[in-house]
Amino acid sequence: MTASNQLEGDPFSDVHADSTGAEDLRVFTAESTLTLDANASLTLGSDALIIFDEGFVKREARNCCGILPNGAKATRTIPLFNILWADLAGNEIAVHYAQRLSKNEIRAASYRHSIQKIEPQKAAAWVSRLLDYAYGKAQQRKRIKVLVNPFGGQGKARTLFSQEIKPIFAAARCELDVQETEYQGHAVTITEALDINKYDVIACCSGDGLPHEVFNGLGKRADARRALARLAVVQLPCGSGNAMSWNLAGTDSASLCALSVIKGVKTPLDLVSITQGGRRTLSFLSQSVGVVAECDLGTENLRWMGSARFTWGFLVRLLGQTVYPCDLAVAVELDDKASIRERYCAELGNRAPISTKRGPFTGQGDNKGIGDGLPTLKYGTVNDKLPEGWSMVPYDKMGNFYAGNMAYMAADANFFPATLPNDGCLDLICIDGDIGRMSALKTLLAVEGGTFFDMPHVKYQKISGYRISPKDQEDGYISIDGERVPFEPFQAEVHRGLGTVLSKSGNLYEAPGVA
Ligand SMILES: Nc1ncnc2c1ncn2[C@@H]1O[C@H](COP(=O)(O)OP(=O)(O)OP(=O)(O)O)[C@@H](O)[C@H]1O
Repeated sequence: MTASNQLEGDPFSDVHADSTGAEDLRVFTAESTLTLDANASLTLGSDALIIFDEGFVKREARNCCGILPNGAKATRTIPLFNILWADLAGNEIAVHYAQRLSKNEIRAASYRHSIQKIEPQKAAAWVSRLLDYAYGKAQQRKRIKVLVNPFGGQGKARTLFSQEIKPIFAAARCELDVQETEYQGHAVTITEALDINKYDVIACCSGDGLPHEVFNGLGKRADARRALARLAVVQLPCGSGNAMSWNLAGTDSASLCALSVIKGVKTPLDLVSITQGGRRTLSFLSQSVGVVAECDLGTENLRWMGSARFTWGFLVRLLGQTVYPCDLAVAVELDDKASIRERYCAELGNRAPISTKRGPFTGQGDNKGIGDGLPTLKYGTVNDKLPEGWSMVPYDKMGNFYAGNMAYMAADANFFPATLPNDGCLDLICIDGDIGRMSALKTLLAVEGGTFFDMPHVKYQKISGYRISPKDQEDGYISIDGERVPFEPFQAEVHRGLGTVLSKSGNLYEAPGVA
């Protein structure tokens, strides 16, 4: 099936991710080695490229005034994950790779050698094999629409893009179309009108704000479901909140995330419809009411504290035993931690094709004008009568209502360790506001320590929808993906695998889970 056939057919099929993975092909044979001359060869191992070149020793010797340093070696290995591209030009073979400069930084580098002594066909076949090994299920030469928010974080997005991200994309021969966002909401306008056949990826050089806008821009289109399935949305961390990068790449280093995008495999992502007033929006990360929302949005005056601002706000409210009364109805899918753990473990080795990780979506064009291309809301909107089987239960002592679609909410804040990208569920945490002060303190520390999930007073459920209605408060904070929305009732409904991202594993977040 050609790429264009694929576009006309099932929008949820993906030739790259559903094909046999190259790891199956990584068998060591005679063809694994390309002998360049008497002093140099390239060998494909199961997870690394091994370069043997006597020239390395000679070069090091020259650098050391002719005295051979201890440990000077003629062999170097490059992990296959770090191979960006390889080609033959003129009489040379060039292998481009990501070279580690420090724990948090890589840069594009190249190894070159003459191929005058070997048959060009043999060299070409070996290069093609190297690229198959190096990319596995990941698509090669992705076409990327890059959106740069020049005001994200501390205003460093432009520099990070040109110095750390672009050189890696260029070395991997990605096709780039770069655009800066000019105002708040610009990413919605851009993606709503984008020619989706021209790109494979939308990469946001920003915080979590731009990916939120991109999902919503795609969601506003008449062909929303197709656009959300075709285009992978990724973040290149340039903002103050970079949760998406922590979850999908395990880092907030811009250069390492660029490599993760190049090697990332298409992964369906659950998206959540939020209806509030007459609006329908999409959420990809989290929704919070109570202490987390207030710490996130209500501590602007403490910005000087940096990331400690959140911890400080959290502590003040927990110790003050602040409560945020509300009425709540929830569609619970899994209610006990043992079953939740079981579901997580079952996903560990799941290599099923991505076409099985979406929907089923019921119809479209039936949404009363809001989000016509999106799936129909099976639970209706916040303005409809409650779905059958739901009832609004009063929670007068609610301290923290926190629903997560990804694991990390920030660096070291793995609030939702059992979340999965496409299990069709949000993970919900509810904590009473009047728990003892010592217990509150331990709760906060347990998030960083990775023991939060098992704490007895932490109620953790998997849910497919909910309605929440704050009460007895004149005003307050509701956060959807870190953005403030009106302090009014809202309803949420999960759509399994409606969106698409690129991930390293293809089925899990890069956070310690609950296995
Ligand atoms: N040129 C621009 N001028 C002003 N705002 C913009 C511009 N481009 C994007 N924005 C807005 O900036 C907001 C924040 O974006 P982003 O998430 O990239 O940064 P951040 O630093 O993580 O966010 P925050 O300011 O919430 O901490 C988004 O709402 C986005 O619409």
